[in-house]
Amino acid sequence: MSYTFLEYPDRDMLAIDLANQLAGDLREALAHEDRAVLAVPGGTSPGPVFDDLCAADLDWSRVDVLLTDERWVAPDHERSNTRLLRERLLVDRAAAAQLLPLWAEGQDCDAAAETLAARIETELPIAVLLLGMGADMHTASLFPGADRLAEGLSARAPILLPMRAPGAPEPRLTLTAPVLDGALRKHVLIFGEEKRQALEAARGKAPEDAPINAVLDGAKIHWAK
Ligand SMILES: O=C(O)[C@H](O)[C@@H](O)[C@H](O)[C@H](O)COP(=O)(O)O
Repeated sequence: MSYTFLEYPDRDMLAIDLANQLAGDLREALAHEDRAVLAVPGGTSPGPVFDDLCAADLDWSRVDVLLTDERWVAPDHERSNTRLLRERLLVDRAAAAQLLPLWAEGQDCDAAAETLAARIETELPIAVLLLGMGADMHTASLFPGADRLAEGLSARAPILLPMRAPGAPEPRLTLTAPVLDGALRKHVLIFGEEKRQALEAARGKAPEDAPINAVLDGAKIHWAK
């Protein structure tokens, strides 16, 4: 397994540069295909990248935006990743993109998984992937100790799985490892010393203990203090 580690002078520079790289990747994908899937994480780290990326000059009407995972809360909840996308990515030029939902009103995440996956399946593979990572080495909602982690890491995993984990305050719906790892262009965004050390500590560990290892091969890791 090999990846590239890119260190930036500060978080603002990282956000600008990474947004440019993602936009470049999308343009490249759209030069070869009619449509391209951009999969992005929620959480706190990607907001500044979205603020820059949303203004990128590319044909957003041919882009499908997909979350890597969603917290099962209503889309107006402050912890909703869908809300983050609507407020910070699907604005400006990127408002022309289409959102592939990871949320279904009135259903629990177990019931919604199959229907939402059927819609996503027709658009795969992911052309451009951005992932986050937690200090516990989780990525998307593939958490160490999660109830269905083994299924989510399996080569035969379905596209989406509900996931409950001690480290996650609410049930989650997550893309599984084969879907994430199968992305054509992969980026991981991490900030701070704690996460850099976690990434180093992940070396050589099994994905059950360090789920990030399931998706790192060929990825570019973007890091700033
Ligand atoms: O919904 C989520 O929480 C995510 O998609 C998750 O995988 C996230 O990327 C990491 O937990 C890092 O989160 P931060 O960027 O907030 O540290």
